[in-house]
Formats: sequence, structure tokens, C-alpha cells
Amino acid sequence: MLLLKVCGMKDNSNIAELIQLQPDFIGFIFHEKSPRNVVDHIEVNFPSNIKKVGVFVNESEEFIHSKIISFKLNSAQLHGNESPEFCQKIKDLGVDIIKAFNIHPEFDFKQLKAYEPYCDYFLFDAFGKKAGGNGIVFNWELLNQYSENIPFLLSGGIDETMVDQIKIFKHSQFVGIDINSKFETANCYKNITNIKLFKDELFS
Ligand SMILES: O=C(O)c1ccccc1N[C@@H]1O[C@H](COP(=O)(O)O)[C@@H](O)[C@H]1O
Repeated sequence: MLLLKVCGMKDNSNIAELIQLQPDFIGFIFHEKSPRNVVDHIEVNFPSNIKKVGVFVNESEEFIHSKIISFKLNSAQLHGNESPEFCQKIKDLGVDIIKAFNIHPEFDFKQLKAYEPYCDYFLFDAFGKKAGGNGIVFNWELLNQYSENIPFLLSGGIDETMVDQIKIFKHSQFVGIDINSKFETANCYKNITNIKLFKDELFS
């Protein structure tokens, strides 16, 4: 069964509704340039089986540490140009590491080897103007070049029309899906009904 990560949550009541659907990961973006940037405290009780992921773009170790503590994060998604050594430093803070990469035709998959010892998952996103949340789908066939041993989540512009595409996509390290902007209504609210339909169809 694929893992499901729902990213870019901000609003307490929206988060509480999402928890009812039992995704595997819920992501919180800590990036000032993003409309999904979390500024307020999240006041929702999380069941222990749902992992809280903080998403960071080239932030300092101190900043990430402070968010791990105040939001009780289980995982850090590093969505910038963070080095393998930086991933190791953040992993040593006691969280799982999801290292994101923006995939394009010239992407050098060989660079991923050095990240292997410090990452729990890779996340493959599209390449766009912004670090993430571009709502763009990349050519998943490029992942045929990925031959390392870290499981990955597929990301980038995934919407509810793509269930069949996801079901036929095959890769030995493909373990999950990350959804974000394509499930939003206004003001970065997630449409919980659409997420439920997507999840039910994906896992049927
Ligand atoms: O969503 C954002 O604003 C964002 C900002 C900075 C880094 C990552 C961000 N989101 C991540 O982007 C991918 C793809 O999102 P989308 O489906 O294309 O909207 C997803 O992994 C989010 O975690």
C-alpha cells in the first residue's frame, strides 16, 4: 500500500478534518516565500501514527531545530540545496529526513548516492520557478534513471485525475504520493472531500 503525505496544512480545523482520513504524513511549510508558510501555532492533537513533517528550504540548523521542538516534528523535508552533511546534522537532531529534489531532464541522479546514509526518503518534485508547490507534473519516466536504495515519494502537481497514472507507475523504490496545491480551495485550505475521494480511489 502506498504512503500518503498531505502537505501545506495551516488551519487548525482543516488539519483536524484531515486527520480523520489518516494520511501517513502531514506537512507544514516553514518558508516565508510560500503562501502556505506556517506562522501560527498548530493546536490539534495528533495521533501517534501520523507523522508531522516540517518543510524547509535552505534554512539554518538553529531555525529547523526550533521548529522541531515547538511543533514536535517527526520528520524534516529539506526542499532546497541542502548538502548530505547538512542532512546528517538535521538527522542527528532526532528526526527522519525526507530530501526533496526538483527533477528535470538534465538532473544528475548520481549525486543522490552521497545522501543515502542520512535520508529516510527521497521526494521527487517538478522543477519550477519556486522551490516547491509549483503545481507542475514532471516526466516520471526520468525516474527510470534512479537506481539507489532509498524509497521515494512522488510529488509535483498531483491531482485527483491522476489515480490511473499513479496505479500504473512502477519503480522498485516508489513507496508513496505527496499531494499539495492541487487539492486546495482558497487561502491554502485543503479540500478534504476531494482528498478522501482520491485516497479511496487510489487504495481501491
Ligand atoms: O508548497 C509550497 O509552497 C512549498 C514551498 C517550498 C517548498 C516546498 C513546498 N511544497 C512542496 O512542493 C511539493 C509539490 O507541491 P505541488 O503538488 O506541486 O503543489 C510538495 O512536496 C510540497 O511538499
